[in-house]
Amino acid sequence: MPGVVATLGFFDGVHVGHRHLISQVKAEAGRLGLPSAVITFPVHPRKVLQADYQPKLLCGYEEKLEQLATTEVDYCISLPFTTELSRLTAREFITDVLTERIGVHTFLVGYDHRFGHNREEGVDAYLSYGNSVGMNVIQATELRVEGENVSSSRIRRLLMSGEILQANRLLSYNYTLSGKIVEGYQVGRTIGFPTANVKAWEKYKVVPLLGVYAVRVHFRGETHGGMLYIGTRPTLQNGTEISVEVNIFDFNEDLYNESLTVEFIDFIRGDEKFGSIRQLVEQIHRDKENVIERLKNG
Ligand SMILES: Cc1cc2nc3c(=O)[nH]c(=O)nc-3n(C[C@H](O)[C@H](O)[C@H](O)COP(=O)(O)O)c2cc1C
Ligand SMILES: Nc1ncnc2c1ncn2[C@@H]1O[C@H](COP(=O)(O)OP(=O)(O)O)[C@@H](O)[C@H]1O
Repeated sequence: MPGVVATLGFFDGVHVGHRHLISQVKAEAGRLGLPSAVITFPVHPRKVLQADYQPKLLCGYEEKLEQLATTEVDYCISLPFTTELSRLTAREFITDVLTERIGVHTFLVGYDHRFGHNREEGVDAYLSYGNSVGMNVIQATELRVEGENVSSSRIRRLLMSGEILQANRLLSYNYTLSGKIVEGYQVGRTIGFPTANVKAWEKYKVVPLLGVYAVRVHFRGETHGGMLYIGTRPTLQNGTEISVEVNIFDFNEDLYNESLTVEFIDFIRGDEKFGSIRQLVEQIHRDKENVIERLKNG
């Protein structure tokens, strides 16, 4: 049986570490003249085992598939994680799922990846189980960036502390939030900065640190520069929920109910409470200058 060269994982964010692993899958597939594949789970495995567990994520499933497509891996195989699957030992997973169900010829294991019931065993066991059914198992190498390891949780922390440049670098693309434009408090237009309030489609995506960001805004097939505010509007004191709102440059039309994507370019400043609306507006003018300057430099 010819089969595929594959790897397995949740791949949240499809960051440079994931891409390094997938490039090893593709290289091995090229050497063997076989197709390459990524096997991934549509829902986080821990969520399946523990219904109330919902981690903040770097991407939803659709976006993950789009990012995986950019790696040019030949196939993306969706493997629903179930309680039955969670009970399989590593040996059963290798023989029943990888070999028989999916037809894996060569399997690359991420440098620290563990699977099988309670993740009890390690790569030596996988090698020997693979061997017994004629499946090659290769341990992939780790990618370190400036001496540090790359992980989805590290990128989540970077976003939550406003370190956008660093997060984008480890993702290999600019972090985004997408959603539908909903009505806000109708205050924006009265201060000269209307803002489109974004209700995220993917409610589990990480929302970066509260504050102001330089962004590119994508909607109606167009791209505009813009400044994004994430915060509780402490100056206006009109509620405590967090709004995600963007003032789009060179634009003046109704956007309600349309969808939009903001691409984070850089962090400008934190959320602040100003003594008056006049001071807030003065600051937003300065923010605009800073954002325009920032967007000029790429
Ligand atoms: C670039 C930008 C920065 C902002 N910074 C702050 C801020 O630091 N503190 C604050 O209370 N409100 C800030 N605002 C939010 C305004 O209060 C906001 O535009 C207002 O809530 C209008 O909301 P609306 O769209 O719901 O009418 C900022 C808005 C923009 C566009
Ligand atoms: N340059 C712009 N940036 C963002 N939204 C704009 C812009 N021009 C017009 N709009 C429209 O105005 C609305 C925002 O006005 P605003 O007074 O802030 O109301 P709301 O509180 O409902 O967000 C947006 O949802 C959009 O439909």
